[in-house]
Amino acid sequence: MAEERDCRNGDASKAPLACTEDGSNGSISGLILPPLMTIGKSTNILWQGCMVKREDRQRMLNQKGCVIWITGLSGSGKSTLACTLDHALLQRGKLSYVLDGDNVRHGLNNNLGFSAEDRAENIRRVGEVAKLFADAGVICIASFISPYKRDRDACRKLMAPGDFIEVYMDVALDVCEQRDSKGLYKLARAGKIKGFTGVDDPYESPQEPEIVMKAVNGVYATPQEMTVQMLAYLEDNGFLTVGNRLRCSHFPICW
Ligand SMILES: Nc1ncnc2c1ncn2[C@@H]1O[C@H](COP(=O)(O)OS(=O)(=O)O)[C@@H](OP(=O)(O)O)[C@H]1O
Ligand SMILES: Nc1ncnc2c1ncn2[C@@H]1O[C@H](COP(=O)(O)OP(=O)(O)O)[C@@H](O)[C@H]1O
Repeated sequence: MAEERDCRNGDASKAPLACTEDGSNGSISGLILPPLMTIGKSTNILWQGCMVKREDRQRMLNQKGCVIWITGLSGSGKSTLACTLDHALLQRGKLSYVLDGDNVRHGLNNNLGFSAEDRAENIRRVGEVAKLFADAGVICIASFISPYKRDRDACRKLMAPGDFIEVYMDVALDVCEQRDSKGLYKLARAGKIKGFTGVDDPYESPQEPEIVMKAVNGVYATPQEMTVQMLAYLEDNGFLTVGNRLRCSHFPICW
C-alpha cells in the first residue's frame, strides 16, 4: 500500500507519492493535496519551498539580490565593466557574481552556437541562472551581447520590478571594431566568421534600459567611471543595504 504524504508544507520528506492523470494529485484518504503542475515537458511536479527565504539570505548578506544585465556589441566593454564592478563590490563587502557569454559557453551552454535560436536559448538559460543567483541574494552581473530585445525582455519578466537592471553599452560599431581585442571583427569582415553581430547579424538596441553607457562629446567613460555610476545606482536603489540583520531567534529552531 502506498504511503500517504502531504506536501502542503513544502517539506521534501512530505512529497506526494500519488497523482492522477489530469495532473492533480487529488485527495488521498481525506488529505487535500495541492495541484501538481506541468511546466514545459515536466509533468507532475510541485514547487519545493524551504524554511530559509530570499529575505533571510539578503539580511545575512546585508544586500539585495538583483540582476545587472549588460548588453552590447562585441568589444563594447561589457566584460570589462562586469569585472570592474564585481571587484568594486567585493571591496565593499558585497557578494556579486559575473556570468559572461564566453565563459558560460564553455560549460552550461557549450551545445549552443550563434543562430537566432541558439542565442535565444543561451539567453533564456542565463536569465534563469541569473534569477537563481538573485534569489540567493547575490548581485548577479550578466554580460552578454543578447542582441534580441525579445530575449532580454523575457529575462526581465523573470524578475520582480526593479530587480532587473539593464545596462546598454551604446558604443559605435566602428569603435568596437577598432578595439577588436579578439580579432573577431577582422575574421568576420574577411568572411571567416558568419553571422557576427553588427557585421552580418542584427543587434536590437534596448529602448528603455535603466542605464546607458554612451559617449559624451565623443568621449567614452572609462570602466572605472562607469563602475562609480553603477555603484551609485545600486546604493540609491537600496541594493547595498537591507538593515535589520538576520538573527537566529528569527527561526523556530536555533541551531
Ligand atoms: N557570430 C558571433 N557573434 C557574436 N559573438 C561571437 C560570434 N562568434 C563568437 N563570438 C564570441 O562569443 C561572444 C558572445 O557570446 P554571447 O553568449 O554573449 O552571445 S549572445 O548573447 O548569445 O549573442 C563574443 O564575446 P564578446 O566579445 O565578449 O561579446 C565573441 O567573443
Ligand atoms: N570604457 C572603455 N574605454 C576604452 N576601452 C575599453 C573600455 N572598456 C573596455 N575597453 C577595451 O575594449 C576591449 C573590449 O572590451 P571587453 O570588455 O572585452 O568587451 P566585450 O565584453 O563587450 O566584448 C578590451 O580591449 C578592453 O580593454
